[in-house]
Amino acid sequence: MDAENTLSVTNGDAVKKPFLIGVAGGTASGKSTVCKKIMKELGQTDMDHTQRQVVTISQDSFYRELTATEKAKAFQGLYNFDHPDAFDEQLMYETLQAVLKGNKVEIPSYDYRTNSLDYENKLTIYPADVVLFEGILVFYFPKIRDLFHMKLFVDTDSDTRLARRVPRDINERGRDLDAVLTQYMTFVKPAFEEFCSPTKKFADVIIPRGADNTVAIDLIVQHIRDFLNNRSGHGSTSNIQVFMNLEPETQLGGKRRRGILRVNIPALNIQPNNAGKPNTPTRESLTRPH
Ligand SMILES: Nc1ncnc2c1ncn2[C@@H]1O[C@H](COP(=O)(O)OP(=O)(O)O)[C@@H](O)[C@H]1O
Ligand SMILES: Nc1ccn([C@@H]2O[C@H](COP(=O)(O)O)[C@@H](O)[C@H]2O)c(=O)n1
Repeated sequence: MDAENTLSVTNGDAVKKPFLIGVAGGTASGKSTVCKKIMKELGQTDMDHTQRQVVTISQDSFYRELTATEKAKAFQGLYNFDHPDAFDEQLMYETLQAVLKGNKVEIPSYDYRTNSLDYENKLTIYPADVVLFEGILVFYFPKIRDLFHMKLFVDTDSDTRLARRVPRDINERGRDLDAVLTQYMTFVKPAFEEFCSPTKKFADVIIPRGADNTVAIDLIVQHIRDFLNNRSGHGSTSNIQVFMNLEPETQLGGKRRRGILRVNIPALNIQPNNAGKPNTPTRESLTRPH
């Protein structure tokens, strides 16, 4: 395992830095559905939370608390939940930093019916190998954007998003039609154009049609599988051995050597930040056969 992806060693066990994936996109574009599909394809859903290698965190857990006046506005669809100021950027940053250090973190869940954070139903995020962080503005804040190892943007057209948001907000978020449409026209649509849509350019992978795009999801799942396999040592990380005949005696690595020399060349390492770059053989990897 390379040092870049290892944080510390405790009792002989290396604490591994998670691979952090940002999943952005407009409201009701299918961000949560895409994350659920990825988790399912990786066999992570029917599993105890403490055992999961892949976890999802929602940006909703980082909405700021509202004052009584703001809450009254929110109930009429007159509060802007789509503006970057609606989020606690610092808390989001500190939480992701803790996650990247391999710490267990506790975050509140979000209650859309009361427009408030729910500390009674906290979510425990256990250390995992891969962390998906999804939300409308996860690429907006530069400090947070820079933490991601991979950035996905779920790109679903606005008619489809509105058609999905209206029934969802009425059935699952306790809203009435008037409030949903007022909020959409006053805040959601303009804020999408001003703050969310421009962040598409930061994405490494754009997923048109969201969860319907099985080809894109399969490719992402395969990339995560490769990452997990490499990390657990089951991937294609075995060294390539090259034998050199040093005859006559040759100066190598500061020593005079002769005979058959075995050179270990570490295989192509597809860990994040190292993608596509073969490791360079080091002096230590030049070993004499027994
Ligand atoms: N591909 C799809 N086909 C049909 N309905 C979908 C699809 N993707 C998401 N939905 C529905 O649309 C709504 C919003 O999806 P969701 O994944 O919660 O979006 P987001 O997390 O971006 O807000 C949900 O009710 C969900 O079930
Ligand atoms: N109290 C709240 C908080 C947020 N919203 C809306 O939720 C949208 C983000 O969630 P998605 O699952 O749709 O990505 C965002 O557009 C907010 O308008 C809300 O209505 N009430």
